[in-house]
Amino acid sequence: SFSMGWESPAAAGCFALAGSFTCRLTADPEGHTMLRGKRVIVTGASTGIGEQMAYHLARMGAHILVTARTEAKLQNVNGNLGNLGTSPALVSPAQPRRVRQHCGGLDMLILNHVGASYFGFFDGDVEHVRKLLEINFLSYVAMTTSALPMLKESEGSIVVVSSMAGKVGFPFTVPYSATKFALDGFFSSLRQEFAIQSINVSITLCILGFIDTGKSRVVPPLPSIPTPAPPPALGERGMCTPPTMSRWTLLSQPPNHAHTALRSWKLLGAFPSALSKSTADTPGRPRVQRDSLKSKATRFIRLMFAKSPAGQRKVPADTSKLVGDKNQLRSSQPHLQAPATFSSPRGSSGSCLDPC
Ligand SMILES: NC(=O)C1=CN([C@@H]2O[C@H](COP(=O)(O)OP(=O)(O)OC[C@H]3O[C@@H](n4cnc5c(N)ncnc54)[C@H](OP(=O)(O)O)[C@@H]3O)[C@@H](O)[C@H]2O)C=CC1
Ligand SMILES: CC(C)CCC[C@@H](C)[C@H]1CC[C@H]2[C@@H]3C(=O)C=C4C[C@@H](O)CC[C@]4(C)[C@H]3CC[C@]12C
Repeated sequence: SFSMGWESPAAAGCFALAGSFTCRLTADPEGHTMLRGKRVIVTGASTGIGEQMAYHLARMGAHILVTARTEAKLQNVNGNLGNLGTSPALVSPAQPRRVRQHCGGLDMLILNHVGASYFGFFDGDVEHVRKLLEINFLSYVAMTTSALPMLKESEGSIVVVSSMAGKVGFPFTVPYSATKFALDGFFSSLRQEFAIQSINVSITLCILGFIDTGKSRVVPPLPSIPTPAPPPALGERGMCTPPTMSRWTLLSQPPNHAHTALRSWKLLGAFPSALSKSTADTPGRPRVQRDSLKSKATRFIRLMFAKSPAGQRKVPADTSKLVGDKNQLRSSQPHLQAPATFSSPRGSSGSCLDPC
């Protein structure tokens, strides 16, 4: 059988595996010599980006081992790899032991596979998120762990294919995005540990934008988005109005509430950098009461995230009091003044009338 385990409890650890191990001897048309003769695994290489990476690697003279679930597709890829000058060979099972037996080791692990997800509002399906984490995240962890002894020996590389949706929150890809963020957390931290331990295995996280892979890879039409008027209470009280989603806002994200909270915090003098300024012994500038401001900021942030049963944020009864405090702060500390409009870190702008 072509299905086998990667000594991993993860569902996606079950891969069909095909490989080609014969080094290509012809000249490298693209002038890359770095990967010549290197032993590379590409996961999810039966279609899309993984498949194309395999062809590039073959042209660069690497020994490639491709994995996916569908044997027929892998056979097809293997055939194409053969046409590129590599000798296709099938390997089973895909356990590190077998990889070592076949190739004597491993130089590069390219983790690329992803499970299918949907493009639309989060539908509350927790099982789907769990399954997607298994496929897109936990199997990456398992494969990395299994391959690490070989990669340490070869001082090789781990390549993790991620997405802009793994760096920034976009709407309509909630489960997928969560799995990609998880990869960043795991691999960026692991990279730091490797540095501390002088483990010479590189980790590269690839942040890709949308790529039309030719099949049905066109971004589906966006779900229709209701654009309710902001609850009047929010506007009147001077809170940030909720973002009005429309097609173009996919490209210019409105500031989210976390940013709002952070800005409020800073303005209230509780953010450490602001604090160090505001508590400095500047002649003519009153000292800010560190603790009381900090506790107010904390309370304010808690209120901002408090939800009413209807799912709307509650407007804190004492917002005006907090605004009052801020005004006080303003007059005494001009360097802490907030602009009425601001840019979010991602370059979009939004208006914010109140404690931000
Ligand atoms: N296309 C895009 O616009 C973007 C893609 N990316 C990233 O690029 C990478 C490749 O994406 P793309 O080429 O579009 O993806 P595809 O859907 O075309 O390919 C996914 C691959 O993963 C394999 N796969 C799916 N489920 C499993 C599983 N449970 N276990 C093992 N293999 C599995 C598939 O083969 P099979 O079904 O036979 O198992 C296939 O080979 C992904 O990491 C994706 O997140 C990032 C940004 C944008
Ligand atoms: C500079 C920015 C404004 C660019 C925005 C790019 C946005 C729109 C891009 C960046 C990453 C892209 C998603 C992705 O990584 C992978 C998949 C999985 C596939 O099955 C369906 C499409 C989907 C969800 C892509 C949808 C479009 C995304 C969100």
